[in-house]
Amino acid sequence: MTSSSSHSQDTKRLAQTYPEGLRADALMEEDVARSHEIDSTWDGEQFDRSDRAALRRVAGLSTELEDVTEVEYRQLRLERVVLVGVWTSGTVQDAENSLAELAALAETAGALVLDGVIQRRDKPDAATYIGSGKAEELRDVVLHTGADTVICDGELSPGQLIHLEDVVKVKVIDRTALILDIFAQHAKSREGKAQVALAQMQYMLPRLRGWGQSLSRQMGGGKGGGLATRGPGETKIETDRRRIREKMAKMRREIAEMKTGREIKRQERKRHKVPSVAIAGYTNAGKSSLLNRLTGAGVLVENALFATLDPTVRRAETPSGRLYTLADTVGFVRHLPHHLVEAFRSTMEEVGESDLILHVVDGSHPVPEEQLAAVREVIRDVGATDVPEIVVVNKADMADPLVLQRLLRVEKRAIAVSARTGRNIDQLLALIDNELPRPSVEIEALVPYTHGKLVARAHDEGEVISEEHTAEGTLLKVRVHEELAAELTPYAPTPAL
Ligand SMILES: Nc1nc2c(ncn2[C@@H]2O[C@H](COP(=O)(O)OP(=O)(O)OP(=O)(O)O)[C@@H](O)[C@H]2O)c(=O)[nH]1
Ligand SMILES: [Mg+2]
Repeated sequence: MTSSSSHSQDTKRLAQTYPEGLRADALMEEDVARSHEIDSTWDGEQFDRSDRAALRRVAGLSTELEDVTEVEYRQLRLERVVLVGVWTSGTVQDAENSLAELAALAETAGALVLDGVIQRRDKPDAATYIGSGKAEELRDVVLHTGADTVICDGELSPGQLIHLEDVVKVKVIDRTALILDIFAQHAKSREGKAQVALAQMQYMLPRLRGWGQSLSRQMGGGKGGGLATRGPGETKIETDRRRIREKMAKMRREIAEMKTGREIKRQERKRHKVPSVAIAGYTNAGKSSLLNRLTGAGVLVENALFATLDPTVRRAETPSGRLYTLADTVGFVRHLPHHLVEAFRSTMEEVGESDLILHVVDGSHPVPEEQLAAVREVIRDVGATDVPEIVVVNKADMADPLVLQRLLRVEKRAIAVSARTGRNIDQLLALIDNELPRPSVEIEALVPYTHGKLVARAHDEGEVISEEHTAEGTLLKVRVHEELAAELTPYAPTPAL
């Protein structure tokens, strides 16, 4: 093989990384075409896993590129991977846990992890992330294992990505791109997809230069392009940038509109004074499983990270019969790329406005404290520190009892449960009942039988202290929220003379 032909192969390979953009674009077109009702509670597609795995043809961002089916693209991009981390601080165990998490993320994205290497350095190398000597060694690992992709455990600068690619001669992606890829595979709602697409474009924009160069090399120096939309004197890369910026602006507008729709729904829930509980926690902690356990709802549960990206809201009832809403949320992960925090702020806002947070943590993890801390950082970020929190230590069935003890000692309001076996779920339900805000007004009312609806609402939305069926109607002694109290007041029995 001559060096020039191997070079052109590499070039081609690099060019294939570009579908990041294709994908963002394709997702967007799809969104525009879709006309689902804007509804944050809509989760009708949580079940179609086969659909998610199925072949879907994605249209290109630029018509100059060959279309790549998603499956081909996936095989090209994330088939056989080698992981690389730079260990700058903490213990070797910390570094290994971090790489293990990266491996789990890579597998979630559909990759086969062949090997993982950690490099001890004071700080990542400015040029190649791991340093040029190590990069050569990494090249050997890549050759030896037959990997086609290297995934770095961090966020690399566009320059670092290019330099490292030049040495290892296969695609190099970073943790951010990996998380974005998983998000793109899993987002289901219109809003979720739009947010991911926007984050992908944002991530891609500054990185276009490197990939764009490879791209124009592949296309013969960009001479034969003849793209109709290209302005005078505009290079391919400039055209791409401009188009992406335009799309991003459009996308932001769309997201803002969707947000209004969700806001209205939320206000409605607020108005009805139904207390809301948000299930938050690290990815794969078992949030969706817990939601299922607590409500018997059929929400997708998968042993994969980020199985849930769209908020799912269910109605539930406390043991004492009070109604509340229970919302499943997207999982958190350490070092969540900043613009993803932004992109998913909307789901997290929901957490901030809830009356109670069930903070689920995986008790079978070696250091659940780290996950707790990472999630709390985000909770702080969205200003949700005032919301009461119950720490739900899940997977108690396979957790180390010592770890459970340790957690329960440190956390004030905590309970160890198993969503799988149902252990302690009753106690958790009682705890929720206890922690939900209590309706504030105590009132007596004699409700005529013609107004049975009011009685039913008192049961659902308030706490019935006593109930008596008299000749004139139902005599209620209840504790309810102000709005319902106002409706009951006309029926308050007149004091006996
Ligand atoms: N052993 C055991 N496994 C559990 C328990 N709860 C959940 N799991 C498993 O943990 C995995 C993740 O569960 P999910 O409910 O999807 O977790 P999640 O927090 O919603 O995850 P994301 O939506 O991906 O962030 C699944 O394989 C579950 O079967 C439990 O109590 N015990
Ligand atoms: Mg989930």
